[in-house]
Amino acid sequence: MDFLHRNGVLIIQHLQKDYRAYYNFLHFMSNIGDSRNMFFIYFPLWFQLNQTVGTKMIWVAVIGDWFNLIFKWILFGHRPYWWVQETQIYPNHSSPCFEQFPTTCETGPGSPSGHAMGSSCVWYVMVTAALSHTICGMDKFSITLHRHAGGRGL
Ligand SMILES: O=P(O)(O)OC[C@H]1O[C@@H](O)[C@H](O)[C@@H](O)[C@@H]1O
Repeated sequence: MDFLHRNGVLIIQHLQKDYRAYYNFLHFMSNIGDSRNMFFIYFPLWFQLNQTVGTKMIWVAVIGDWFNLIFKWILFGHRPYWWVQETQIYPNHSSPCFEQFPTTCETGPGSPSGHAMGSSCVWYVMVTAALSHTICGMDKFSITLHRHAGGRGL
C-alpha cells in the first residue's frame, strides 16, 4: 500500500507544482461536478426540463454515493494529507508538504474518492444528456432538410 500512497503523493506534487497555471480551470471543473451542486442545482433544474434525465441523475448520484460508502468501509484508505505525517518512509521529518483546499479537508477515509466518483457520475449524465439532445436535434434537422429538398423535387 505504501508504494501506492507514495506514487499518489508524487502525482499530487506534480499537479500542484506543474499545473499551477491551470488551477482556476481545474478548480472550476471540480466544483461543477461536485455532488452538492447535483443535489441542490442540477437535479431540480433537470427534473423541470426533462424528467428522464433528472431521474437518471438522482439515481446515478444516489447509487454512486452508496457504492462509495461501501468501498470506503472496505478499503478504509488513508488520505495523502495525513498519510505523509504518519508514514515512516520519509526519513528525518522530510515529509512532503501539500496545499490543502476546502474540498480536501475531509476527515473520513479517502479511498476511493467520493468527490471523484460523484463528479464522474454527474459529468457522465450531463454529457450523455447533452450528446443525445444534440444528436436528436441533428436528426430532426436532417429529416426536415430531406423533406424540404424532396418537396422541391431535388
Ligand atoms: O471522499 P472525498 O474525495 O473526500 O469526497 C467527499 C466529498 O465530495 C464532495 O464532492 C461532496 O460535496 C462532499 O459532500 C463529500 O464529502
